[in-house]
Amino acid sequence: MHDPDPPADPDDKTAWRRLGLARRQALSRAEQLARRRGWRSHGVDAVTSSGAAVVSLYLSRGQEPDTLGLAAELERRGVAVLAPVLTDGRGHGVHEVSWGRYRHDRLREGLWGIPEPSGVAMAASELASADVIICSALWADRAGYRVGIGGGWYDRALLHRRPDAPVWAMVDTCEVVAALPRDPWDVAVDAALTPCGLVPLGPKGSVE
Ligand SMILES: Nc1nc2c(c(=O)[nH]1)N(C=O)[C@@H](CNc1ccc(C(=O)N[C@@H](CCC(=O)O)C(=O)O)cc1)CN2
Ligand SMILES: Nc1ncnc2c1ncn2[C@@H]1O[C@H](COP(=O)(O)OP(=O)(O)OP(=O)(O)O)[C@@H](O)[C@H]1O
Repeated sequence: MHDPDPPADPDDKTAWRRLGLARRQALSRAEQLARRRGWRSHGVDAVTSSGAAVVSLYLSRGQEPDTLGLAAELERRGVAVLAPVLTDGRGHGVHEVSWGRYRHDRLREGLWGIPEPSGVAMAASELASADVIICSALWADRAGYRVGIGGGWYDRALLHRRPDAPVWAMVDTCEVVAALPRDPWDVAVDAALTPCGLVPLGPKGSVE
């Protein structure tokens, strides 16, 4: 696979973040739609084949890989969906990682335009009930390391996953690169969920 040119300083997470956001912003409407269709159909297939009864995913905004169609379809199929809750419901941010049960007709706008469940908020430890975890990322590398939006939310959240629950980062195929900068707190994911399907990363990924 041909990697996109890395930032001038490939050890700088912020530069990777800026590059990733700019590349997503530059996508045409047609490219976005094509990717969205792929993510949705492969997302449903991957979750269904995993046999998961409970799935945790982020609720996308703007140019992020779209999870809203996937969440609605999983709900329709009887899969329980957990999504991040960033506010207390009165517009104030919550500091601890917290989760809500996704229902397509019970959403509110949380922080920074991110939709969130409006029902009862659950503690970070609730992630242990998830059989599959789909997290946000701007980039993922072959070893499973990711660069996200930069709050460290998922690095904190993933400490509560069950060790047997696979973690998938939702990115485009061209957002899976050879190597990204790593910090001591970074938690590696098991696969990239791309519009072309699951790409195993880390020890289970193919060695190139
Ligand atoms: N849709 C979505 N939900 C998510 C994430 C995500 O990346 N996308 N997160 C992934 O971890 C967690 C939330 N973390 C986030 C951290 C920062 C920003 C953000 O937009 N920050 C603003 C600046 C905020 C400020 O003014 O302080 C920005 O980057 O412009 C968004 C989500 C959980 N939920
Ligand atoms: N387990 C943790 N406990 C406390 N702080 C943490 C933890 N993990 C990460 N952080 C903090 O979060 C900040 C951002 O981390 P990083 O740059 O790796 O974000 P990211 O993984 O790209 O973003 P995100 O997880 O929000 O998508 C760092 O400054 C770090 O100190």
